[in-house]
Amino acid sequence: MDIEKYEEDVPPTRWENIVEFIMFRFRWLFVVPFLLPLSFLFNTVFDIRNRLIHLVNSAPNAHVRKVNYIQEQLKEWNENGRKTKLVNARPGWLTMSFRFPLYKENATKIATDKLFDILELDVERMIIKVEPGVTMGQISRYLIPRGYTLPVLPELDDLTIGGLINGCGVESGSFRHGMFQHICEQFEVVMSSGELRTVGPDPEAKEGNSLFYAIPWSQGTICFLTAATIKIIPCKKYVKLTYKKTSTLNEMCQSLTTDSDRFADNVDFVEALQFDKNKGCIMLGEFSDGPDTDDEVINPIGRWYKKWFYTHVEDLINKRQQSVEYIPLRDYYHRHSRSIFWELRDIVPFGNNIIFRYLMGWLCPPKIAFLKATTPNVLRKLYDRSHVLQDMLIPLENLEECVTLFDEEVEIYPLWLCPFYLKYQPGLMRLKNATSKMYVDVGAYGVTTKKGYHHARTTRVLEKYVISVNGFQMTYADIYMPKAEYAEMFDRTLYDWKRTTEGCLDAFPDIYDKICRNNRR
Ligand SMILES: Cc1cc2nc3c(=O)[nH]c(=O)nc-3n(C[C@H](O)[C@H](O)[C@H](O)COP(=O)(O)OP(=O)(O)OC[C@H]3O[C@@H](n4cnc5c(N)ncnc54)[C@H](O)[C@@H]3O)c2cc1C
Ligand SMILES: NC(=O)C1=CN([C@@H]2O[C@H](COP(=O)(O)OP(=O)(O)OC[C@H]3O[C@@H](n4cnc5c(N)ncnc54)[C@H](OP(=O)(O)O)[C@@H]3O)[C@@H](O)[C@H]2O)C=CC1
Ligand SMILES: CC(C)=CCC[C@@H](C)[C@H]1CC[C@@]2(C)C3=C(CC[C@]12C)[C@@]1(C)CC[C@H](O)C(C)(C)[C@@H]1CC3
Repeated sequence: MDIEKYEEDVPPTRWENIVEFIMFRFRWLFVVPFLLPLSFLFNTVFDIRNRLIHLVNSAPNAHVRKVNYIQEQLKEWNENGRKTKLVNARPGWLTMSFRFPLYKENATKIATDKLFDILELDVERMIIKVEPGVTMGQISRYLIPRGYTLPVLPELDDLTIGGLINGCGVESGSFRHGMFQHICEQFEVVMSSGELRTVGPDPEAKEGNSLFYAIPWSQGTICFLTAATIKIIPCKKYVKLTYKKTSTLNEMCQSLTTDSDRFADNVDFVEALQFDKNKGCIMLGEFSDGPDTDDEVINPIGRWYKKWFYTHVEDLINKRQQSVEYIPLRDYYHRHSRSIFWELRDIVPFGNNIIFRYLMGWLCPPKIAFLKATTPNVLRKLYDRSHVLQDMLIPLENLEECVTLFDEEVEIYPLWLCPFYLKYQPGLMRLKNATSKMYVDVGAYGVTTKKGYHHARTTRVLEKYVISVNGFQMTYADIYMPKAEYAEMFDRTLYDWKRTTEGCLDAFPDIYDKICRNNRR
């Protein structure tokens, strides 16, 4: 990436500043009357459609047809001399990232986007088999009423299985179960030759296991995922959530380290929010059947009239050092969906107002894809200049210096802190010192007013720091590091070997060409 180019960014004219300001402040005039009802309608129709499909059990047969179609597409591409690169057909505006992919423009688009159904639930083997387009919202709505859940269920409703496997996923169950890739048992994939394969970590599986380890984080540059078999665990109706205030950064880091004990009996979820340089809150959750006494509170935080979750947490710690609440499980999982973490405060500034919540809250949140598709270019420029979206995955022992660096460079709060257990495994995320250990995702989302902030230069400072502590940067975010540095952060050994031996080099773009800032608009 040519950083020099960004150093010369022309500052906006006064007129541009005024237009940007108006667009930013008054975006709600379009979002509230148009996007909210449209999102609600879309979600309702899609939910009814899913229930019908499940009722008639047509998904497994349709799956075979849809996979055959993908194989035919690939056969035709092979017969035509493998002239173009292959990508997934899912359009850019639907994906959970700020950018639109430019690499899809002249590529052959393979129809994995038609695969969005749940195929099988097997409670004896404790697995669920799903197509890659199935979303987290769909899975939680299906599994929880049946008494099961995914050990790691990332919170935004529209995240897909395909994206979480070929990209990555973490969530508050990750301190015990690892990342999303670590709860997967098997992948059904189609290679560029059109061959259908099932791969898993099991040495007795029909095919070799190395492909299984090469797929996570590969961004769809080795093969097309057509189904995934994922572990499930039994769940209970509520999460007993303990909110613990921390008053210094050091206290946060010490307590989070102690609390992220993956062998603890009574903790199933760990997450923290840092509200400023000093004040933070650690939330420890435990599956529960509900309150034991009448004094204990049930708080259905997912209801339309409830306060946005992160504001509720801040209010609680301003009042008390420690509190406990019982939260319905599905409300807990999607606790950050209604406010899109803290992004909705910029889009609908009065969205958390009590009158708005009671009157219109049931239409919220707007669908991220619809917001993305309708973001005007003027606003994109403003976001480019001052909006930060980064998730840095670093060893938990480095948390204090990392938060200090984020404070010096971007100063965005709340910061999302989510510990996760990183297993030593082959693949792109292979640990350099061969020892599994506790990592933490430090997520910064929002507009910064920090003096000296520059999207490229500041991100480079953060990236260099993350590499220096053997960390990883989430690839949905803007990545400015050069290819060589990418190879330092991620272990490409298995990835390159698989791409060479599986005939991927002429078929798919290189992973770096999919994630680097130049190839995303
Ligand atoms: C799972 C896997 C399978 C591979 N299979 C082959 C192969 O069949 N032929 C080939 O030429 N190269 C294969 N490679 C690539 C090659 O082993 C690596 O690119 C290179 O040797 C990495 O060396 P290392 O010392 O860094 O890895 P190591 O630290 O030696 O290995 C990393 C991890 O991969 C496992 N592993 C390494 N090699 C294999 C293997 N052959 N089969 C199963 N597990 C293995 C190890 O047990 C360890 O868990 C495989 C790599 C992996 C990770
Ligand atoms: N809590 C969390 O962990 C969160 C994670 N995220 C990030 O968001 C992303 C997921 O968003 P989502 O919109 O679901 O996914 P995307 O459509 O953005 O897909 C992400 C990558 O996976 C590839 N991919 C998707 N499906 C398949 C498939 N069936 N076969 C092969 N490759 C595939 C895509 O390839 P192609 O480029 O060809 O389309 C793309 O490179 C992840 O990268 C994740 O890290 C975001 C928010 C929260
Ligand atoms: C690992 C974790 C928890 C990651 C959370 C990432 C979210 C906060 C990101 C993913 C998609 C994301 C980049 C997005 C946006 C905000 C931050 C999001 C939701 C928004 C809604 C900001 C406003 C923009 O105009 C636009 C609509 C384009 C984007 C869309 C994607």
